[in-house]
Amino acid sequence: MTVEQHTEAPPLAPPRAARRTKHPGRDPWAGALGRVLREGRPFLRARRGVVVRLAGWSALEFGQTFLGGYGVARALDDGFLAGRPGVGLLWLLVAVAATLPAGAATRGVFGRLADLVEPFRDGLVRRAVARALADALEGPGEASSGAVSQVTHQSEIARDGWAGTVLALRSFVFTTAGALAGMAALEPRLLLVVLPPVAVGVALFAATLGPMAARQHAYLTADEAYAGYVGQTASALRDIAATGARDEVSATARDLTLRQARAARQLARWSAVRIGATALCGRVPPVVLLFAAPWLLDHGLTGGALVGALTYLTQALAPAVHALMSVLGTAGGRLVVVLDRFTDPVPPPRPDPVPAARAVPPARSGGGAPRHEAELRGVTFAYGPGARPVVDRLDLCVRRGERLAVVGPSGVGKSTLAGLIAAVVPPDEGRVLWSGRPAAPVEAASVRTLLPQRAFVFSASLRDNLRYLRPGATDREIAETVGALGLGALVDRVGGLDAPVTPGHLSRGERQLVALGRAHLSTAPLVVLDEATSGLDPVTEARVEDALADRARTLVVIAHRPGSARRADRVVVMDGTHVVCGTPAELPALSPFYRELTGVPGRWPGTGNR
Ligand SMILES: Nc1ncnc2c1ncn2[C@@H]1O[C@H](COP(=O)(O)OP(=O)(O)OP(=O)(O)O)[C@@H](O)[C@H]1O
Repeated sequence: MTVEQHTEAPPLAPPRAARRTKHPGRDPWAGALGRVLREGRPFLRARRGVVVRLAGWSALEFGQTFLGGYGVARALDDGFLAGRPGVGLLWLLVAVAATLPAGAATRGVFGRLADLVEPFRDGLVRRAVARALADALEGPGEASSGAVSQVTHQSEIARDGWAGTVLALRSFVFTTAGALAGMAALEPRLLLVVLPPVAVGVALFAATLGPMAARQHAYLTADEAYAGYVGQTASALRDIAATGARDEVSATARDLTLRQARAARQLARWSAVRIGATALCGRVPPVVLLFAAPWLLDHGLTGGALVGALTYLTQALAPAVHALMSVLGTAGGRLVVVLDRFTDPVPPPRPDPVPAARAVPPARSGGGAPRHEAELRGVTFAYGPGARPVVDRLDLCVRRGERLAVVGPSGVGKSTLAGLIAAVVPPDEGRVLWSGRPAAPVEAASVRTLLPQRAFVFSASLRDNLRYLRPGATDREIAETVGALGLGALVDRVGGLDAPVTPGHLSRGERQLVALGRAHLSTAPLVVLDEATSGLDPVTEARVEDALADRARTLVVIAHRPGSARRADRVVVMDGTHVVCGTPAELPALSPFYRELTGVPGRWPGTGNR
């Protein structure tokens, strides 16, 4: 069997949510920050009173910092080093007393913080819910799955990020101001030594903000894509199991998890750079000060002022810088990225149920479309790792519009082959293509109909049973199917198309006729019958096959009687050692097994065809 067409599948395309870039080519930090500031300004303006009260409570931190270092310097210079321990103790008491209002200040700050944080979060949740409702109103099932992540996970990230940023920024501003004011009061030249490493560290830190935001963006996008995919597959578990798409779906989920892990690793790398910047701001200035101490002492710096400056650097500035940078680098970055998503005018689209590259368009003939409805390339399949393959490195083309019969002894693998062609059975090796593209089980209903020997009829009207694969079928189309398949007698017997059908009251052949009627009404261009006519008489079987071949254009029949093979354009013979394919005229010369089979009239003996 020749393989006439090779179409390489495009690489696995990421789900749409993961591909989304709102401003391709732009620094996401700049765009996102601008948008967040624009959105945030009216929020803060409306809460000016809260901001002022917060600043009022925070001013206590300024005094505490200022007096902390200044008190130590004076205690040494005017007290202990000057031989006046009483004065020294007094200044130390002043420094300690400055810390006393800290408890009240913290209480006041957190009280005001709640007034800024809770309305902020409520606003985000309201926005996400409103968007989800708007999406849902667009059409059933259109609600954005990202909205769930926004209402739960992302709004919490935003709230924590916002609270952390406000706390750290406020503390940094008032503590740094207190420390710098204290050093300026002790000896202005101290600032010449201390400020350069702090400035370099801040600059380096600022340089990491853009890449960090981009990595945060990638991480959240991966998180959304994963959440969306899992949400979709959770509601489609039955379909996935029924169509044998489990491996496909778990492969995609694994791919999304790996993408998430990759994004987390990149984020961690940039965090390392940020830690370096933090060290430059917080740890280097005391070291530089100690190096510069001899020069400063020669130029009038007192011993007390030196210790006071070290107190500022180690007890106030370093912790404040560290807190600010770690909060801005983590919670702040996440905040900007999450807010960017909340302010996004375009709702995050749902990830594709299967990778986009695997979407299969309805097969159409002509116009340069592939000539094969289905194709197996080097397909191997075994029921278990140690089992002998039922199908071994098989190449097979099902040409568009042809009628292909499959024959062979019982247990040789005909049903397995039908399952492989219909993508119900995933191959261990090789590929199954539909119209030149990888077969996608989740979207299979629009491409192929597979009917097994055991037909499924449910308790509903005959009309509902018939239009199961095509709910929108019109009365005229149903009437055509009834006529083409000779279902009139059955319709009359059950009391009309709208009469309720009790499956147990139908014979095996009648149930098969109902299932075949469904396949006839379906618009899928490929129909695979796995002994689906075994309960019909030969005349009805021939009529049904002809009607399906006319309607569906491509028909694969696991043959039950010699007639199916004779009517076929080509026949695949599986004899257990070889797979041979040819026209009914060619095959007697090619396959002794086929010769033997067709030499026996009626049902084929030894084939297991019941
Ligand atoms: N789920 C399964 N687990 C393990 N082995 C299986 C399974 N299904 C089928 N087999 C085995 O795989 C082989 C091929 O089975 P398959 O049903 O494809 O053959 P077949 O030609 O369609 O048989 P028949 O004509 O009797 O329906 C058989 O040996 C069968 O016992």
